[in-house]
Amino acid sequence: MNTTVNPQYIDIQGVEQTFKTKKGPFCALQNVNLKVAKGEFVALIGHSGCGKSTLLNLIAGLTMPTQGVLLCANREIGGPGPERAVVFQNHSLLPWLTCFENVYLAVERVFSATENKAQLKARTDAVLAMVGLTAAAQKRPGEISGGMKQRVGIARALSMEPKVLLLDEPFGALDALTRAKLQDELLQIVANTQSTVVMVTHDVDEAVLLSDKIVMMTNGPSATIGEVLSVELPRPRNRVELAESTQYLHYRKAVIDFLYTRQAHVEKLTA
Ligand SMILES: Nc1ncnc2c1ncn2[C@@H]1O[C@H](COP(=O)(O)OP(=O)(O)OP(=O)(O)O)[C@@H](O)[C@H]1O
Repeated sequence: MNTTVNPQYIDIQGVEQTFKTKKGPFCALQNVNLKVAKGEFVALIGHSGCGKSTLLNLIAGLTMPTQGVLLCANREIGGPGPERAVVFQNHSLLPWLTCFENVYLAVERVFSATENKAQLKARTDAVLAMVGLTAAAQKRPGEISGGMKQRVGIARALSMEPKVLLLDEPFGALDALTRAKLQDELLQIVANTQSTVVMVTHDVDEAVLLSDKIVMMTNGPSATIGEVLSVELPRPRNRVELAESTQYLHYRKAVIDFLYTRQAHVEKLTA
């Protein structure tokens, strides 16, 4: 991992997000400041409704902050771009297209100006192989499992060779075993591609297993970053070995303390 090149590859400065609602303005995020280094894996964790997706959408450029600025590679994020690919929980595949076609569409959008059809197809095949979906390439989303659909979504995002991978609870809807398998695959893929990743999760173990940094958010409204935990577990990480590691348990406890002790009372009030 190369974290020395640009320690503030994504740079979030004084960001506020206020939504207009029927009841008046609603401040979801306030004074959010965060730096993400190139190649770093960052998890955003916090209670439901604290603003994790709101922050991810801001990095994706899907929404604009009401105050503050977000930079990627020293350039202001002014909208969505292929260098920042998003994977949502509900995978958002086009149901009438095959897995291959779903991915090809993204490949075509990014590379058709510079590459011929054979090259675009080769790219699509390669990325489907990377997520273990070669055999299912000609199937439609309705013919494959939830875990496979999620893999197509990840393949589609990776196919654009994004500098930043933004994952919004990508495994949230999956059973525990499929989830563990995809987490391990993601670890492998990210190690191979050296991508910078920002991932929203509710899952403490997922955050500790995958991340270099865990960004813990306070409860909303006017949520902000409460604490940032650096996870210095060596890579490659093995979930079976980590289950007995005191260092792993220490990180796990730190996140649980934050979520269920320090942020708990506020949640009771808003529940
Ligand atoms: N477009 C919008 N208009 C008004 N309020 C919004 C809008 N989008 C989000 N909110 C509010 O902002 C807050 C943060 O929402 P967000 O979806 O970012 O939370 P979250 O942490 O991702 O939640 P969850 O973990 O449940 O997905 C919530 O109170 C939500 O109701």
